Amino acid sequence: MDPRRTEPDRHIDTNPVTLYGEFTSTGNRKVRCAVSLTDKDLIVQRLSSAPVGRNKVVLSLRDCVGSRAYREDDNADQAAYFTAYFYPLKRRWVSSGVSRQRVEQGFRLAALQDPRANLEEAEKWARAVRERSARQRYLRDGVLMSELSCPCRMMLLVNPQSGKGQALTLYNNHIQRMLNEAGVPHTLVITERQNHARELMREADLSQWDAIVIMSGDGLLFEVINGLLERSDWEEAIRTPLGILPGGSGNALAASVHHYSGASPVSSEELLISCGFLLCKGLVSHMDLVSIHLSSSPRLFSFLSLAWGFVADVDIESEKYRHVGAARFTVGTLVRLASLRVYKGRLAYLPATLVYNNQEHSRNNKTLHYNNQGSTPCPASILCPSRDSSCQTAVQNTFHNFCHSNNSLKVRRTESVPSRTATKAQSGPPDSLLLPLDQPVPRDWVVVQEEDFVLMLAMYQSHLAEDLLAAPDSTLDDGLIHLFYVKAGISRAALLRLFLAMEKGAHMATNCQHLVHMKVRALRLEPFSPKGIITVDGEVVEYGPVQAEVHRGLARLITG
Ligand SMILES: Nc1ncnc2c1ncn2[C@@H]1O[C@H](COP(=O)(O)OP(=O)(O)OP(=O)(O)O)[C@@H](O)[C@H]1O
Repeated sequence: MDPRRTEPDRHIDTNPVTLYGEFTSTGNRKVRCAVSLTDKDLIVQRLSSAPVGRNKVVLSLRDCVGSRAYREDDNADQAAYFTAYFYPLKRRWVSSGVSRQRVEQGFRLAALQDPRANLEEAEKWARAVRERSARQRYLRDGVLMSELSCPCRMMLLVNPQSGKGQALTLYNNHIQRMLNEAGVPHTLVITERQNHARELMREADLSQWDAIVIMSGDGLLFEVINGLLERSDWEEAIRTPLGILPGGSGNALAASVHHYSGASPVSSEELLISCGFLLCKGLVSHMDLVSIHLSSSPRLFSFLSLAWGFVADVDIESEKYRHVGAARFTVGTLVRLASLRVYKGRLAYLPATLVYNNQEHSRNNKTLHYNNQGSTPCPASILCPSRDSSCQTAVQNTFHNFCHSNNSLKVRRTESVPSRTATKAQSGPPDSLLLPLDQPVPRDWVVVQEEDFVLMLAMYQSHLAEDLLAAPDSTLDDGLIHLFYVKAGISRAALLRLFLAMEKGAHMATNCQHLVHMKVRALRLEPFSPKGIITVDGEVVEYGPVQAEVHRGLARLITG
């Protein structure tokens, strides 16, 4: 095989062929193929008389998760094999849109009499495909992100009860195979009860792990993050790359990660394949966390949302409709719309006063090399220190129309330990913007004039559920809380329109006068009624005064 030999092909002309060979297809030994490897693609051409266009497959190495070489058990067969695994975006057969679909390309190498020589050749190909596809993932915006190294020691926590109780089946059907194809060894941990993951994270020897991945709904990640931040070495612990695979019924963070990758919306198993693919590629980004202070419970950390009013009520009330699957949110929304009510309270916030330089910040992102050479943590100084009143005015002029959402969640209360002030000694980063809950908010905060609300929703990621794009312009580490509220007086029909528009993230274009959207860095909510529901990341927390402050890029998440 002459590596200098190339085909007369435009594509190959622009990307020089670095390896060329002629092999038979693993699937059909009668089919002979010319296989070319460039820096960007694997090109497979059937050597037959049929028209060229129909016979050629060009597979982008960006879509490749791995490649391996092997021999079959049959000692009489001197051939060796190499197989490459791709998950390209393909048009769906049934509905419109695209989703990632698995493509396996396998070849039989039997040119030489010596089986070892054939295996060496197969290994050369498999290695070349792996190295070139790894190079593709490190190149982001033309900048080399990191070097390949392996293997990664991954803990994969699966909650067998999440969603419809199918997380383990989904792992067996998809994720196990994908991780094997990508050569990512992992240890499966099946969670046994509520708070199991939290306890594990508090006590784990994190030097043993390069990534902690959860396959569940958002509730399990909430436990993992809070467990990590309860450790005395929280600063190091929270830098452990985290990953999410959708196994619940809401899957808000998984949908957000998919959304940030720029791909068109998908749900269910297609979302799982997309997130599995991103996990195999191993790019790590920073993710904002928000510290949440409650009246008498310990401080919590939240990665997704804080909700009160209509949204929180629908979340909780729809639990009893779980048997109808994802449709429970629709049922819950309709039921709550029928008995629409007003929630009284006081809302105040610190507007975001600086547009962060996201480009600069994203350069801090690194690739998960699967060997724990972590990136520098996002410096706390990235948080804007400015409280300039002219900036506040500018931000107040950026009012948008609002949104709402619902989410899948369960009624699970967090452990309760008295803690009234924002300054109490505790693990996790200190809050610099909050005063104790029993003192008035700082003077430079904005206090909302209205005291009658239909809902308040603070979001820090784009999705509130797989099909609810609540904060379309949110990014993983923008250092912002996207605060939405709906003022009392909205009609049922208008509220329903907002919900429907949110499926495509179009709720802010509905020109609803009752909807307000602000970008803030901290907020405080003081409900007036003695009873009610507040949720954090879909978890029910202590009802009463609550305040929150964003910590930009505090955690690290495997993304695309
Ligand atoms: N084996 C288990 N049995 C019961 N509960 C568990 C088990 N393992 C974990 N849990 C609890 O279940 C919760 C899982 O909720 P999670 O949000 O991850 O799934 P879900 O509620 O099914 O998903 P979604 O919120 O998307 O509907 C965790 O907070 C954890 O406390």
